[in-house]
Amino acid sequence: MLATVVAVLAAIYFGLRQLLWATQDAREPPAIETALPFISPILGVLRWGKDYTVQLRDRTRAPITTLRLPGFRLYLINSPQLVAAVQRQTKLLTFQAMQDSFARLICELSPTAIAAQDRTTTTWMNGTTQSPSHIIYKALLPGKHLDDMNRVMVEMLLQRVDSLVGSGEGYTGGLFEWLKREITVATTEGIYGPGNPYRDAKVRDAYWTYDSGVQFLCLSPQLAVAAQTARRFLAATWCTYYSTSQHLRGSALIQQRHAWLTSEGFPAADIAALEVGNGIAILSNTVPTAFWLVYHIFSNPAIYAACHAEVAAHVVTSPSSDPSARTRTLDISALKSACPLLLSTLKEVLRTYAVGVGLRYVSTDHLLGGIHLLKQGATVVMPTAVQHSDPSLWGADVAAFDYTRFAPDAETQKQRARINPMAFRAFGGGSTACPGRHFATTEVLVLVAVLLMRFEVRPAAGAHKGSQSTAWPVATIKKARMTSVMPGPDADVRVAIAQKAEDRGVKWVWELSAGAKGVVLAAEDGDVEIEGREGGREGVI
Ligand code: HEM
Repeated sequence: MLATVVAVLAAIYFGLRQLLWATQDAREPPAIETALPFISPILGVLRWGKDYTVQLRDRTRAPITTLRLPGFRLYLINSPQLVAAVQRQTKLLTFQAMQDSFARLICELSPTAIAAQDRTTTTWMNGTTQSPSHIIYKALLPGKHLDDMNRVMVEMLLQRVDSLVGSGEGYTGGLFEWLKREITVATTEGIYGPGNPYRDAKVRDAYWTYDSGVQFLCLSPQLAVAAQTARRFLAATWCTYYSTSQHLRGSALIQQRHAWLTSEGFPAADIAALEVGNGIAILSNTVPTAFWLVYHIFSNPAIYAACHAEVAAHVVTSPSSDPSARTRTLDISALKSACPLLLSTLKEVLRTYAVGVGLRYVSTDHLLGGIHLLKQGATVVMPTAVQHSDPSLWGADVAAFDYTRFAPDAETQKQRARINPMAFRAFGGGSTACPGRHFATTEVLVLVAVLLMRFEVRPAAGAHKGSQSTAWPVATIKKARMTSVMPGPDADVRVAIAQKAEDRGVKWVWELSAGAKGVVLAAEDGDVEIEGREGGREGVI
């Protein structure tokens, strides 16, 4: 009996090996040898999650490899030069097709909407127009529309934080929970305007239930019951929002998005369904980014002192001996243009925690860099963590959290080391680099600046789960989901946020200069033109 089982297993093993090598073209990137061909990669993803691609990079040390799964071939890119080569091929290696498929998995679209998606993507692939994403999201690029959104978002954020002062008691509870609530409300107010459905706690709760079930919706929608229920409730909410024309009171972004989808024949119910999925882009990464920035600044006295000094240097205080008549003014644009250590801490947070993967669908056979054959139907995978953990790109201290890494040298004021722009991928890159990066970073920086200037943020009793310690706990991301781009902490951290004594009675004015230049957050924000790009520029970080 045992001999039969062993013989069957051996036959399966050799059969799978044979199949793999018979279907692997010698010009394709080398296939990664795994214990059980096709099967081990599935087990590897399940067991190691976000760390799996880093382990494979360390094992192979190849610039690009092929990972074979049942019915799929993934090309894993490790070299930044090949990341750049992939990004130059905006149509042959397309992100739009991946996005369309993802939207179908998580938004439950009708056949009419799927046909409209196919038609608009094909028109772009075969023509000279901008991609659907570029048309829909251009209001997020630096300019008047973004300024308008920023103003509404910042105003709401300040109002929400001010309520801590109004209540006189501050806040004690989970830091992540608090940020989730405040950032959700402020972000969505900037986008959706006064009819913003996320003002309602029921809508916020439903969104976060949906968000936490996205990976199950992708794997098995029938089993993702809670996420499906939340999704349907949210879709109905968005139907009401649009049918009562609330979007006409919202940002240019939401108006342009609605107008384009309507003009392309997307039914009203599908536009509402797509708005549910849109929450993932606009909310899911900003909240964890804010969490890690607050956590690192407030738990480390050196980082706190450096960032506090930088922000304080830009606050103008009106002269008055009476504290209740004192006004402090801060131009928010200084946070991006004149606080290099604060900005560097933000980028280091993004470098340390970003675990997303840049995906591209191979729409036709292509020789990448003239060497590596990428076969039609395969998926190109560019894991952020692979680039962000490479010592040859970042130096021997790659694993350390160095808040000065992206700032100029304190003495010489020169950039410490030239960082390969392809190495920093928290916002993706190429023509699909996150269009929301300027909006998100403004929000996170303003939030942190307000906390730095006006509040104490301390760990509260119970900051460590199950302990009464009031020291900052070590927060981790071991449980990060496969679909995460910026994961939140495995366990929330209990904090007490209280107004500083010196802030009592002070009136604050937060100014936002119009047309403030976007800061360099991705390779696209520099000044060297990339050949074949649909706009955007490449430069140093
Ligand atoms: C810190 C917060 C954020 C992070 C880390 C982040 C990160 C990313 C990443 C990694 C991508 C994929 C890019 C690629 O593969 O090339 C992406 C795409 C995208 N993000 Fe963000 N994002 C953030 C906030 C936002 C916000 C606030 C918005 C909207 C207001 C937004 C809108 C989008 C959209 C629409 C796309 C798809 C782009 C396309 O279709 O070409 N993101 N983001």
